[in-house]
Amino acid sequence: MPVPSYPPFPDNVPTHPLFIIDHELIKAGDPKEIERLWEAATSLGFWYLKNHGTENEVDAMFDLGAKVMSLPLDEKMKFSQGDGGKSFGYKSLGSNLIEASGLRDAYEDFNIAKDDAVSYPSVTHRTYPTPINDAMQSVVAPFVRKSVEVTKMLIDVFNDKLGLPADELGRRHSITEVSGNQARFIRVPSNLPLGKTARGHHTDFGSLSFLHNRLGGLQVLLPGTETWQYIKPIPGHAICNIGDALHILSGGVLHSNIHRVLPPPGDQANFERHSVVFFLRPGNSVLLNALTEESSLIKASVDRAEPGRFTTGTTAGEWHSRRVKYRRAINQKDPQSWVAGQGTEGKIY
Ligand SMILES: O=C(O)CCC(=O)C(=O)O
Ligand SMILES: [Fe+2]
Repeated sequence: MPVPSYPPFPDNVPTHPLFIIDHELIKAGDPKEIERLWEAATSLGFWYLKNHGTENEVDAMFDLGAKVMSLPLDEKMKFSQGDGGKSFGYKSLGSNLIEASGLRDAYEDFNIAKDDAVSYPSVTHRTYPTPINDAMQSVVAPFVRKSVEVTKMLIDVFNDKLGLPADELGRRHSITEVSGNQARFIRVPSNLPLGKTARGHHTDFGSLSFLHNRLGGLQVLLPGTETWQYIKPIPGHAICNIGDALHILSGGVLHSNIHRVLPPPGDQANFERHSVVFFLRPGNSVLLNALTEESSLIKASVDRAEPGRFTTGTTAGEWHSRRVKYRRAINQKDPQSWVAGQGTEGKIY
C-alpha cells in the first residue's frame, strides 16, 4: 500500500532538533559519525537514524499494523496481554494510567515477540490473530531480523565507547536467549479532545528503541526542565532512543529520556496516528546492575551518583514485567502501585 498522504507537520509548532546519524557511515566505522552517535546517546539519548536499510520492511509493517488494528475489538481481546505483566499481545485503549491521579491513556498497541516471529510456526510465548500469522514469515520476521541487526550494531559501538571488553553488551542481548524483544503496532484515535495525552510520560523499558513515525505527536522532556518539545517525523528516518536497561548497565553514561505521545499537532490531528516500533531488550536473565567491574568509565559515573542508583538487583525480565503490570489501571490498589510501575524516571527501584 502506498504511504497515505498526510497534512504536513505544522511549521508554527516548536520542535526539538536531533542528530541525524547515518547508519551506513556507522557500519563503515566512520570515526566522526561514531562521535556524533556517542554525543547523541550520552546527551538526550534520542537521534534520527537514516540509511538503516529497513525502509521496505517498515512500510510493510505499517500496512500490517493498520490491518491488525482494524480487527473487531472482541477479536483483538482474544489476544490480550492480560493484566499480570506480560507485554506480548494486545493492549486495549484506556487500560493504562497516564498519571498517578488516575487519568487513562488514549492508545492501543499490539506486540509481537521477537522469539515468536523467529520460531514461527512454533510458539515460544503466545499465539496471534490470523493477519499476523499470515504475515509472520513474510513481513514480521524480516522486520524483526533487520531491526535486531541495526540495533545490535549500535550497541557494539556503545560497548567500545564505554571501554567494555568485546561483546559484553552484545552477549547480554543474545538473539538465542528468551527476551522481551518485540515489535509493536500503536494506534492513537483521530480527533482526541484538546489537551488529551495519548500515552503518558515514560522512559522505555529496554535497551534501544527503533521507532518509525509518520505523524507528529511524540514529545521529549528536555532534561532538567519542565519543557516538552515535539520530535518532527522525517520520512525514511527512524527515531532511536536509549532505554532504561542500557542506562543502568552503563551507570547512567547512556541517557534514557522521558517522552510521551500527544495527538498529532495541527491538521494532522484529524488522522488516526499509527506507529511501528522494535524494542531491543536484554535477555530475560540479565541482571540490571551497572557494569562497574568491566569498565572504568562506568565505575567513575556510578561513583558520582547516589549509592545504589544503578544497582537494581533485578533481572531484565522482572524489571519489564513489573513496569508493564503497574501501569495497568486495574492494578492500582494504592498510591504505591503507580510508583511500582516506574523506571529510571522515578528513581525509586
Ligand atoms: O508512538 C510513538 O511515537 C512513541 C511510542 C512509545 O514511546 C513507546 O511505545 O514506548
Ligand atoms: Fe516509549
